[in-house]
Amino acid sequence: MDVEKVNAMDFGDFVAVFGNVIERCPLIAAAVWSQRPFSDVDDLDKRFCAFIDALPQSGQEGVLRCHPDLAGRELQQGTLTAESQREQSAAGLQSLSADERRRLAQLNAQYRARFGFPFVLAARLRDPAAVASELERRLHSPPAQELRTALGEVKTIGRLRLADLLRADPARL
Ligand SMILES: NC(=O)N[C@H]1NC(=O)NC1=O
Repeated sequence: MDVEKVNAMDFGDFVAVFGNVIERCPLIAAAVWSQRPFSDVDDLDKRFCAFIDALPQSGQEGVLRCHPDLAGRELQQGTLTAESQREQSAAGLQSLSADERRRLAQLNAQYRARFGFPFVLAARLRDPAAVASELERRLHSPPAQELRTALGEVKTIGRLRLADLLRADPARL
């Protein structure tokens, strides 16, 4: 899909295609549509990021809370969004041993208790060992720094999803 086609989309089509660039936050795509035309994919990506950056902290935490746990109940039950399912599978989170799953569930719960939102990481760039070690490392971050790190991961997930939709090379965005 090229950017001319994106710029020609009506509101409904745009939100149907880009509504899950930010996990379970179609409102962000709805707001980004108003800013068309976009010069290229990079421009489109920047609009999603700018919207997140402009939110008050409660909104940014809300965006994080829209993310399912990594290797959580929704993965077990097959109720993830298609994008999240692909990303968690690519990270090998579907084939964890019972022990590994328990360990991640424990760490996820500790993280949520400390920060008030779920641990978010661009899973498809990692393997299960890296997910667990990042979780352990970030559990000790100061809250303000952790909020920034987590939002950075949301943006990375979004950039990769946009690249999928537009078949662009994410490294060049
Ligand atoms: N919790 C969390 O990071 N979830 C996200 N990560 C990812 O790559 N896809 C998701 O849904």
